Amino acid sequence: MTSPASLTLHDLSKRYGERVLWHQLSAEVVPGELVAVTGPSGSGKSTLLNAIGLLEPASSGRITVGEDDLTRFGPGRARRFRRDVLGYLFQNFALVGSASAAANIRLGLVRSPGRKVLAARTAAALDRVGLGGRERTPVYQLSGGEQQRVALARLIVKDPRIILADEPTASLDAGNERIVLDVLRERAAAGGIVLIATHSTALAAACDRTLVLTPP
Ligand SMILES: Nc1ncnc2c1ncn2[C@@H]1O[C@H](COP(=O)(O)OP(=O)(O)OP(=O)(O)O)[C@@H](O)[C@H]1O
Repeated sequence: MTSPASLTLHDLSKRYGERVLWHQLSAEVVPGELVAVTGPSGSGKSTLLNAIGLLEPASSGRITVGEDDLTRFGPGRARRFRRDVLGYLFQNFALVGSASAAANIRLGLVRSPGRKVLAARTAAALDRVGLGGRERTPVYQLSGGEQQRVALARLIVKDPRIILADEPTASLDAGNERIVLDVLRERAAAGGIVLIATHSTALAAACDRTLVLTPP
């Protein structure tokens, strides 16, 4: 992780046709913070994470990380930003089912640190999420909770500066929810910025603060 910089939303708005999701949203998230994004179903939590992740544009306003204005990035820069700076944790895990846990972790990397280092990091990350020794297991043979933890191990190995987690604990039991929260907190403590879209009041309460999306 290098050069920590704040993530700032400047008067950010999103509408689909006549429908306004969020209007002139402004917020700053500093490195080290774990922020919950909450709001009723349909308030645009996923859409906000997608806008920050440059998967779809906001309708107006700006998103900056340090000096960089993400909303002005062309496709190449957006791709590099997603590759080099961002890590995602989705409810549906976004794993390749036929590939092993270790291969899925490798897929998240921009460049390999070398075979031995990568193997050691992968082993340590799987260990951290309670899946020590499961490197070679094909993901389709893992339970939902185990798959989510492989996705978490992938984040640990990638070590992104900004993590966008969309309902990362929605289908998990209390023990696995704890692991996800603990690891995300560790990423923030290491200087990362972590945004978690969630309906879980327990998860939101465990974050440093909450950004509430209220329909206009
Ligand atoms: N491409 C699109 N075109 C039109 N409307 C869309 C599009 N994408 C999302 N929406 C609408 O925007 C609204 C916000 O969706 P979003 O998934 O961001 O909400 P959410 O707060 O994450 O909801 P939930 O808590 O139910 O997951 C929804 O009503 C959805 O139907």
